[in-house]
Amino acid sequence: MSPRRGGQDEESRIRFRPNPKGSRPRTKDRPTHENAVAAQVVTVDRGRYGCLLGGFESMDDGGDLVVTAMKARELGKAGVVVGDRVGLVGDVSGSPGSLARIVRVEPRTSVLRRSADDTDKIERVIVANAAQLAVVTALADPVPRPRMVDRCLVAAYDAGLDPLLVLTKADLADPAEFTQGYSALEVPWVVTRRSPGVIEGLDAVREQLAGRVTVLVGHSGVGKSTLVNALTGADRAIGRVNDVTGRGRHTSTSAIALRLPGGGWVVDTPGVRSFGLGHVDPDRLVHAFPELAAGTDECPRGCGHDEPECGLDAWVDAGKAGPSGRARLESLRRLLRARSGLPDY
Ligand SMILES: Nc1nc2c(ncn2[C@@H]2O[C@H](COP(=O)(O)OP(=O)(O)OP(=O)(O)O)[C@@H](O)[C@H]2O)c(=O)[nH]1
Ligand SMILES: [Zn+2]
Repeated sequence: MSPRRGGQDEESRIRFRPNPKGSRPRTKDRPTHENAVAAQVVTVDRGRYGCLLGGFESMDDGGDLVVTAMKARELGKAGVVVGDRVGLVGDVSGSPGSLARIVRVEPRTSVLRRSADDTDKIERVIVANAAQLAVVTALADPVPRPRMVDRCLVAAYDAGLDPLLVLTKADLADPAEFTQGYSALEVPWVVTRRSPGVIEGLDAVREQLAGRVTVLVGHSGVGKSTLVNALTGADRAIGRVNDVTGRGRHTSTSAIALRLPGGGWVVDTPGVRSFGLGHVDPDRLVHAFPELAAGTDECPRGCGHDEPECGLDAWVDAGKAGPSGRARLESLRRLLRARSGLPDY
């Protein structure tokens, strides 16, 4: 079975988009590789993609074959990231040393992106097809960083992912102080704590993650690895990938999808400490602060929300954005300033 390579024919397909009215959509109705095998990307490491045959759902049914693949040349510069649903051709046996080819990337239901920094408009997709973004924050050691949390919430909003706060180390500090800051926002949160030998609160976390694909982000030291290990137990998918590629998990700084024993997946993002938001439009940024966005009706036309006439000050002072309104407005303004390269004072 030798799969057809993209040549003249492939180019003409591309050139025919968009289709003239009434004609059949050529690219949709005639896939390049009818026999491509469906899979979903669970790891990306230096041009090698670990692809779970059948996709995340198949593994919930007990399948677990991860095949190593590379991008077929015909995909060009198209990015392939963890979570992408792909079509594979070639050797999909998954036997040691085998290498399949990714010939197709299916349309994504969601894309989590970041910019290199806040002034950079070029976005990079980190994870595709996730449903939820869990922001892992320690309540102490290291001290919580609400602005970092706000950044993650903006990224979640921008990606269309449901946010979830996972507050760790509740054995060291009371969660109430932190959660108050987000009460007006209605972001769901769960709390974990360590008591000798065990992490408590995992059932509540599992409940929030069950049956969904959740991206986990968190600053260094917050206990994200502890959490991932406790939730996933043995890294089944990873074990298979390592058999094939001979590369260990710790060599990778890119995202990695891990199956949850009760169903659902978590995507760990070891290389992602925070989100550069340069690609996010300022207007969208404001709307990621829902309790403040409602107050922008009070603003003069074209308000940049960081000037003396901005109506949000009165909105916050009137208590309409909850007890943490002022702090959240300051956080929003810092993000707006950071985007325009102004000092983050
Ligand atoms: N007191 C307390 N310590 C915890 C808890 N969870 C994790 N830790 C400790 O916090 C430290 C950091 O945990 P990690 O899981 O390595 O944190 P991480 O977020 O993965 O950090 P990086 O490895 O730097 O990315 C370790 O010493 C853990 O044992 C908790 O609930 N309570
Ligand atoms: Zn304003």
